[in-house]
Amino acid sequence: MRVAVIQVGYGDAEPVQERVERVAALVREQAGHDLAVLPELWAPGGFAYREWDARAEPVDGPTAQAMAAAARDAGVMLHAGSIVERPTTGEHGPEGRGLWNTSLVFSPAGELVATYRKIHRFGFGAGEPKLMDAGEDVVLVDLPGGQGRAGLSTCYDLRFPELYRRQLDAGATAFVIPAAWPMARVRHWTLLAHARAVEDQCLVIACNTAGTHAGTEMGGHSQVVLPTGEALAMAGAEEQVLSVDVDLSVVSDYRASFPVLEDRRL
Ligand SMILES: NC(=O)CCC(=O)C(=O)O
Repeated sequence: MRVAVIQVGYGDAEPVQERVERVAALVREQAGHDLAVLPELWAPGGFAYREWDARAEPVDGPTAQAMAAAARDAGVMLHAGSIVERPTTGEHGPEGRGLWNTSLVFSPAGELVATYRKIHRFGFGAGEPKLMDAGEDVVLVDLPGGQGRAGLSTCYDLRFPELYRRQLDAGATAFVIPAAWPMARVRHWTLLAHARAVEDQCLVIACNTAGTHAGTEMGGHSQVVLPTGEALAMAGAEEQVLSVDVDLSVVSDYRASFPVLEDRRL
């Protein structure tokens, strides 16, 4: 499986519509890959809390349509990162916010094949918990070419290992994790991505954001980590595309040769 991890960098000066067009072009450049991955909330701005309400859209809104077309043109499965989702139905969660941080996954034909609403909201009473409802569902998608199943999660979710155990128990062999993780805690980002790969013996494909927006410097360091704990690829702090070939048999081979998961006591 050939994977492109598109570490998008952006700042406040770039209008959202221009960013969507620029990122769609970046996705089209990934023709020849099987899977391309974008970061969390790259269009509305990961920390641009004040803009989220105005930039919210449904899962078939303008960003989704642009990403569906780009996936189709490139012929890649696309994890399009996340949007601020406002359903057209007027749906609200238990806390009545009516917005979710929702990831979108498109097939190479441009069909929306999965959505995942971020379960753990970042902000400690401000930011996401104040503005968004929490997702409730564990979501997995089939990887291209029958290469296993990927559990979906988003950024702050990475701090909660029990989510990944649930994905593992549902059959995950990989985790795909878009993020808007700041530079101030980038060591946590790299450490926790490695931890999830090793403790769950899964491939981790983690796509962070670069640049500075809403006063927050993003950490970059997107990474693809094997279950052995070896990083196949690691980005720097700037906008960058990682292109990586992975044979997913590494997961079953390593689980067989070092069967630590069989020693779990539930
Ligand atoms: N967007 C996020 O979820 C940020 C998470 C973060 O900054 C952290 O966990 O630290």
